[in-house]
Amino acid sequence: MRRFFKAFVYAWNGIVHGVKAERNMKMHVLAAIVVVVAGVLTKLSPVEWFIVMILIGGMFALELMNAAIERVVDLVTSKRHPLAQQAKDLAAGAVFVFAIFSAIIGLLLFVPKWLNFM
Ligand SMILES: Nc1ncnc2c1ncn2[C@@H]1O[C@H](COP(=O)(O)OP(=O)(O)OP(=O)(O)O)[C@@H](O)[C@H]1O
Repeated sequence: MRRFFKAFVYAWNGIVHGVKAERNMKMHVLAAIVVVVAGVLTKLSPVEWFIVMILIGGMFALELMNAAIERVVDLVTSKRHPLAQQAKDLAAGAVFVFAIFSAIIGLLLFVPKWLNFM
């Protein structure tokens, strides 16, 4: 049981470190706050909130994984290597793909509601 709780502490430390050390994570926190405020003002339905939560959670999780991959690559080599470049660029690409689709889904969720308000 102690090991189980320790795992939570390590995971929490990882999240705190990620938010403190990664500029992109700070941007995601800011974006998440803006989206949640917009969601409250737009009166999203429960299903729409589930979608927003999956997108915000997925974005945070992917960004943390990207930061982890960057650190492992830097640990393995401080020299320039095509595989190091590919590993970092692939991880960054994964974040970018999720961000693009999140933005599209966000627009599809919010814009029709805002147009209805007008
Ligand atoms: N060891 C390396 N060998 C070859 N190319 C690398 C190496 N390290 C980084 N790069 C290239 O430089 C880019 C920037 O790397 P960097 O380590 O600064 O990460 P980053 O994506 O800028 O993340 P952050 O801004 O969070 O530090 C990588 O995406 C990769 O293309």
